[in-house]
Amino acid sequence: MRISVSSDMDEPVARLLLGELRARGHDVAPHGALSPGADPRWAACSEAAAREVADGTADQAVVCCWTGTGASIAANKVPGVRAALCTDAYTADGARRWNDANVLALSLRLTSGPLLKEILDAWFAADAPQDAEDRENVARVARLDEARR
Ligand SMILES: O=C(CO)[C@H](O)[C@H](O)COP(=O)(O)O
Repeated sequence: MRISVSSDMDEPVARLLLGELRARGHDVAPHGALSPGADPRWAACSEAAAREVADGTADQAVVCCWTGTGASIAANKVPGVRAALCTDAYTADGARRWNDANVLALSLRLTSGPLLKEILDAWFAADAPQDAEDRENVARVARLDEARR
């Protein structure tokens, strides 16, 4: 899978994220503080990663900032993006299974190395929504995007 990754800070957990994704066989495109010369501001680098998902350049993205909040807000402003701020594996599983999230937002402050691996395990193991009600909710969110375009 091609995965865009952004972070506004060059923190050890962001580097660990790049390595984890590559070790899992993903093609990783770094943005922000993880890419020399790129704009490291959270609003800018989260948008850049999210736009790659929206335009199909990337399958998914992982966006990071200190709290994860700004990164998730910026990513969610890009039509077609469903970003979920996940601080644990259960939330990551639900974000994929129920919300069809296509962008994972992480807090650099809260996410330890072991927790990062748990979150990624859950994120990649879960299927997109199978249940009709979940699909209808996701379709309804897509209609919100259409209304904003
Ligand atoms: O968590 C964040 C945004 O939600 C940022 O990482 C935090 O605000 C720090 O940014 P800066 O170094 O530009 O002050």
